[in-house]
Amino acid sequence: MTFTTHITDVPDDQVAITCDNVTISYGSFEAVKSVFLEVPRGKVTAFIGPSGCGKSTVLRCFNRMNDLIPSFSLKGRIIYEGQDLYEPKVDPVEVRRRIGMVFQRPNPFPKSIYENIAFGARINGYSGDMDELVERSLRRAAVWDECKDKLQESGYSLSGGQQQRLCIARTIATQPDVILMDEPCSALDPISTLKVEETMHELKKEFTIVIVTHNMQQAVRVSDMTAFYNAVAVEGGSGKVGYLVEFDETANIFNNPKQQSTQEYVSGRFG
Ligand SMILES: Nc1ncnc2c1ncn2[C@@H]1O[C@H](COP(=O)(O)OP(=O)(O)OP(=O)(O)O)[C@@H](O)[C@H]1O
Repeated sequence: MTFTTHITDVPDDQVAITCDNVTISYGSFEAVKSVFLEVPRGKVTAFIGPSGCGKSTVLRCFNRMNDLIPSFSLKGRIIYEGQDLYEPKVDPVEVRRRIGMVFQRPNPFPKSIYENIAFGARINGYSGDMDELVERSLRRAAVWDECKDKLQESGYSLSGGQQQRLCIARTIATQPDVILMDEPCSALDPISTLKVEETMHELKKEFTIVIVTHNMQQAVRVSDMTAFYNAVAVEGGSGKVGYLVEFDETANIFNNPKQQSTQEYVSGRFG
């Protein structure tokens, strides 16, 4: 099995995050191998592929979320703003402020709606008008109308879809540059899903978004670029190793992919 190179022709100043020959392991198990990828700035990039091919693993590396897993190790470089994010001098807390994350299940803090936004901003040293920041963040996440009359109520008083938009608002409030979303709609009903997707269309005017999704229609609806990952059995090994098969504009991935396995996956023949 050879792993090919997938650098696109995105001009340097339009690249948000670069994976330069990234291989990620958990202990001796190589989960995903030799990823070359340039995530374009100000666009939505979707990661698709069958279960276990390493989509979340790569996504979580972009803000050093995998650091919390003791067996995790990474070879190669992940470059953001000209900086290798895994160099020893880099502060992971600052990385996570610049590159925020929204998780699969809405996870508001056990605090009021207001404090869900204010708490992180305060910790990050925000010294401006907090009321204004709370309103602006909730508006940008398209959940202000549902929250404005109950800001002091618990975040848990909201529906699942509203909670997820509250979590998006909380992420925005720390003024990141990139927002990572790991299957953000998988726990939501179809209407809430559409609302989160609409929110993403607004957010990409200001942020770079990378989303892992199992829902191919969602990738088509929300993303500009799509990366298709797959996993193959390793000769002599026990598990499967994930790799990036193809990265291109979403329309090309779904209508005119270069690789046969991409064609088979997007047409529902496996995965
Ligand atoms: N913390 C961990 N420790 C050990 N192995 C892990 C860990 N997290 C993921 N893996 C393994 O790494 C591989 C890639 O997992 P990952 O969750 O990144 O895939 P995925 O494509 O996002 O899958 P899914 O679509 O099911 O979420 C899998 O074989 C998985 O079992």
